[in-house]
Amino acid sequence: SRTMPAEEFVAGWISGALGLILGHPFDTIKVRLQSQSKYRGIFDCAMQIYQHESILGFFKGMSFPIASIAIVNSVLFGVYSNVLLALTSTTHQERRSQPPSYTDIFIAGCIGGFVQSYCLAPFDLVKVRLQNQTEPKVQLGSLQPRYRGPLHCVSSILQKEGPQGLLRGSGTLMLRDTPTLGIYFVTYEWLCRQYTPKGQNPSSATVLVAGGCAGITSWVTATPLDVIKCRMQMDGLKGKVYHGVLDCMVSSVRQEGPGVFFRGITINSARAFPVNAITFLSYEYLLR
Ligand SMILES: CN(C)C(=N)NCCC[C@H](N)C(=O)O
Repeated sequence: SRTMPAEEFVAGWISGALGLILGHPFDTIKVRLQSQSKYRGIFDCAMQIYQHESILGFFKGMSFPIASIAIVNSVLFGVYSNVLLALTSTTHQERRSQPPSYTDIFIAGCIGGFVQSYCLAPFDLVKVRLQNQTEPKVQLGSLQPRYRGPLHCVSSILQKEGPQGLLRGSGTLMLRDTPTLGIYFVTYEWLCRQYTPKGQNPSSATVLVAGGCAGITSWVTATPLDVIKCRMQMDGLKGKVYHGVLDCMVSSVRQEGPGVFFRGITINSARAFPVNAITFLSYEYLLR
């Protein structure tokens, strides 16, 4: 029997880290737009961050995702590839000549998405909490940010909300990622096959476009629950406001209308193309 190929995990790590650095400023703007109502839009948000927090403001909360992207992306690609191996008995190399069915790809993607979401949850929580701190990093006087950095954020959450506090929003994250990761991999494979002669490896251009489109398609479908996840993660701060995902959805729509579900969809898509194009290109390249 084949062992779980380690190179898939390493490929997932390196490719995820490259993509993340490229996309983090977009992600910070998205998180602000989704959980704070004081910005008039993407450009206004970007200008306010730059003016009040300097260029570093765009990279707040990035240290944990860089560390975690190693685990999260390698779990995602590793689990995906190994579930496909279990379903179709073909390794990554053999799949070009014996392409798996889209059903198998969707199932493998959903399982990969489910598993990686629980690895991602604590890191994503810390990222969102740090990204939402609008005080300038070097602030004299009283207006000190609540968290001095990722580790202080973790210890503060553990003290105030207990260990389960680190899993705040993880249920919503799982609901967001499980179906959308199935869509992610199906879109990627479908587009690769459209532009690649049967049995051959896709060209770099095909991988970039297919990966970018897979990123956009999955993030467009993920945005509604992305907004709710972000609000559930910020919930623990000013006392409990929401009593679960449904309550959060209902009260968000009541207060801000159904448009609230599409907060950040533009920036999510703009960010998702390059990030996931790079992710898939380096993943394919490293595996070859
Ligand atoms: C829609 N979702 C949640 C995804 N497509 N997730 C998998 C790719 C995530 C990638 N590191 C990124 O930041 O876009």
